[in-house]
Amino acid sequence: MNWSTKAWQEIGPIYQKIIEMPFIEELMKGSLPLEKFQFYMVQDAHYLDQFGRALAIIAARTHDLEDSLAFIKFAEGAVVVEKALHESYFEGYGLKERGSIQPTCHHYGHFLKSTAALQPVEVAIAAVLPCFWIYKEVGDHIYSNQVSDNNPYQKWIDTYAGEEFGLITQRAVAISDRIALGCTPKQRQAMTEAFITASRLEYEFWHSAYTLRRW
Ligand SMILES: Cc1ncc(CN)c(N)n1
Repeated sequence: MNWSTKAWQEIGPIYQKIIEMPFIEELMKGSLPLEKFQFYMVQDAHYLDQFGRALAIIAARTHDLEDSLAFIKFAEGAVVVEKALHESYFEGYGLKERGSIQPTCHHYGHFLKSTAALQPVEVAIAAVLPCFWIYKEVGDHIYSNQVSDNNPYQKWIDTYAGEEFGLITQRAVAISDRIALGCTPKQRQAMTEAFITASRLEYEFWHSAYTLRRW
């Protein structure tokens, strides 16, 4: 079994908790209170800054030039494509102020940046993988279980359930598996632990938006 299949099995219970959480269920129905989505969007703009930087650090640290190029493109995608989604929502809601970073986003962003800078590069790659993969799976889950034709969060759903994000995710999974093949069992275990931690933080990120968790 390849590393990613096993890692995904490990986070099965976390993923199940994510798709059952009120934030995701209400996003799917379109009934998520605007205040919670706005909180999420503001925090996610901060998150994407940090995620993009973590990806750029990984790009500089990978051993293979093709992998480096892939991570440069992932970083660009996080900063340019996903931020465009935010900006369209910011405009739509008339939000001018970006708002300050709150504890869960602060913790997650710093976990990604410190892992990218200080841990072995394979661990850093595993740490950023849930940011692609969980979003892809959640996007697909929502897309195929949608009930409303008039969902105010449709653009968000279409971004993460879309083909382009699917291809990016496949690429990130394939790089992780190839790198894991060249690792020792101990190194693979460290990758899995980073993957699990980031998956837990994905849950916490949505939970903090639902509960509007501030300092
Ligand atoms: C918190 C979080 N995690 C992942 C993604 C998708 N790159 C995101 N936009 N926000």
